[in-house]
Formats: sequence, C-alpha cells, structure tokens
Amino acid sequence: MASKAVKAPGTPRAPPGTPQDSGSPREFETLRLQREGGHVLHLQLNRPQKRNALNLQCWRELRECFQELSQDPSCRAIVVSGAGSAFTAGIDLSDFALLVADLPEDVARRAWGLRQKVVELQESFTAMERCPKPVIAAVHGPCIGAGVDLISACDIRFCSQDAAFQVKEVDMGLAADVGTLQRLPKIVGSQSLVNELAFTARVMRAPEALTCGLVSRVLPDKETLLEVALGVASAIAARSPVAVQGTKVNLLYSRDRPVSEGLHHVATWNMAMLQTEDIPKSVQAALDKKGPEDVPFAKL
Ligand SMILES: CCC/C=C/C=C/C(=O)SCCNC(=O)CCNC(=O)[C@H](O)C(C)(C)COP(=O)(O)OP(=O)(O)OC[C@H]1O[C@@H](n2cnc3c(N)ncnc32)[C@H](O)[C@@H]1OP(=O)(O)O
Repeated sequence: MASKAVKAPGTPRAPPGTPQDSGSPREFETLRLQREGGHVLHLQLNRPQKRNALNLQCWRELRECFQELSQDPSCRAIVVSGAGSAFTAGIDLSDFALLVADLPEDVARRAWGLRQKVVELQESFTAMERCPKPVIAAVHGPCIGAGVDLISACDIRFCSQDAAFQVKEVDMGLAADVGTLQRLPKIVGSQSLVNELAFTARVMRAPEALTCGLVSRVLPDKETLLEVALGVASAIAARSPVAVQGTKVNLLYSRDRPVSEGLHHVATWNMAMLQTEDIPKSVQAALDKKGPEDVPFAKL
C-alpha cells in the first residue's frame, strides 16, 4: 500500500500564491489563474484590450505557470480560455522586433541567439503538453497564429459556435515554428487539410473544426463553453490522479512511437503504479455501486 505524503511537523505552510498552497493561486500580469472548486484551475489569457495577443511577458508566464502547475499536487485538471471577445490574436505583433533586438552582429552568433529565443517560445506550449495534468482549451472568437500552436499542445479542445481558427504565420512571412506544423497533423488526420490551412492562412470556422477533429465539441456560446469545459475538468479531477496522469503521460509517449514501444513503456510504468492504493479504493467503490466521485483520492 502506498504511503500518504504527510507534512513533517513544523514544516511552514507554503505562502499564499505558491503552487503547493491549495488556497489562492499565483498572480500573473498577463494571465488570470483561478481555482474552480477543489482541484480544477481555470487559466485565462488576460489582455482583453489587445485580444489576448501574446506578448513576451505572456509567453514567459505561460511557461512558468505550466511548469508550476505540473508540480502542484492540488491541481488535477486545467481549463485555458481567453478573457474578452477573443481567445487570442496570436503573437503580439509589436513584440516581433524585440525577437531580433540585442542580438550580436556576427551572423552565426546572431542566428544562435535567435534560435534560443524560438526554443524558449516553443517551451511555453511544450510545458502545457508535458504537464501531466490534462489541459482543456475552451476557444471562443478568433484563435489566430500562435493561438493554434497553443491549442495544439492541449489535450482536449472545445469551442463555441463563433470560434475562428487561422494558421496565420505565412501572412506574416514566416513558417509557423512553435508547434502547429508538428502537432496539428497528428490531431486533424488530413495532411491535405493541414497543408491547405498552413499555406493559405484560410480561416476555419467551428463546424469545420468539429468535422476535421480539431475540436471535439462545439457549444452555442462562451458561457456554455466554459460551463462544459469546467464540467469535464471536474469529472477528470474527480478520478484517481495516478490513473489520469499516468494515462496522459502514456498517451503522449505513445503518440510519436510504434505500438511495441508504447506497450513496453506502459508495462514499466505500471510495475510501480499498479501498486497504488487508488486501485483497491476504486474497485471497492465499484463493488459498492459508487463512482470515482465518491472516493477521496490522495494528492499526487
Ligand atoms: C518566432 C515567432 C513564433 C510565433 C509566431 C506567431 C505568429 C502569429 O501569431 S501570426 C498571427 C498574428 N496575429 C494577427 O495577425 C492578428 C491581428 N489581429 C486581428 O486580426 C484582429 O485584432 C482580431 C481579428 C484578432 C480582433 O479584431 P477586433 O476588431 O475585435 O479588434 P481590433 O480592433 O483589431 O484590436 C483591438 C486591439 O488589439 C490589438 N491587437 C489585436 N491583435 C494584435 C496582435 N496580434 N498584436 C498586437 N496587438 C493586437 C489592436 O492593435 C487593438 O489595439 P488598440 O488599437 O490599442 O486598441
């Protein structure tokens, strides 16, 4: 039987705002992080006057936020949405120049420095993908450029009827480089459609996003969208975190590998995780005709 993590006597309580504290989540400048019930966190991109355009601060905060939530035992599922009238207008266009500012003159060093900046931006969304807690994107209104990169790194995507998706990078003179070209073909299934969207920057609306599998649900409006997304997050959070997080880690591992490697990985994973106390607790609940919602699972 796994032993519960017990805080040693005299261990100071984490100050409010740190991820270990199940009270108030950390405050950010460009993001709003709120706890919704016990183990669900709602993260809003929060620059509504700029249609949640992602400035450098926002990229940095997203990275830090997901690195911290990954370690936060009181967080079991995350919903990402946009404040105001858009999910996001993509990269903050006024920050584009900053990407090449302060780089050395020599071409090799300049290129190396720029590469480092691109890798840092990639990390903001890769941190969402790597976070073992499921992340649900709730998209309303425009979701442009970097917005598509962002939602491609999420585990579940829902949208409202007014959502409009655009792989806009070619219109800015660049090849998308923070995840869309790598992740979208695995989500959508039709390479032809991905190519068309990425070569033309055509806007894709909610019904097509549903048909092609970019989103799995379309809701009539933003309010219903958030209600449903938070409801699904609560359903996830009610289940064993050992089971849910193990499922995410193994789905992600298997996505890019042959079946044989995925099976090998999960067998090794489960030689430890099958020993969890969550299994007998869940089995007993099922025998008692109770659901996972009735089982108090320890934090992970
Ligand atoms: C190495 C790089 C890796 C990353 C690459 C990423 C690339 C991309 O993301 S490409 C996509 C860039 N985004 C765009 O081209 C979208 C531009 N915005 C719009 O088309 C519209 O604003 C939008 C359809 C989203 C909303 O239209 P709406 O009429 O509702 O609002 P506006 O009046 O246009 O805008 C309101 C204020 O927001 C500012 N704003 C909007 N988008 C951006 C942006 N991407 N960057 C910076 N600022 C943006 C807009 O200027 C208005 O500001 P203000 O005039 O101060 O009120």
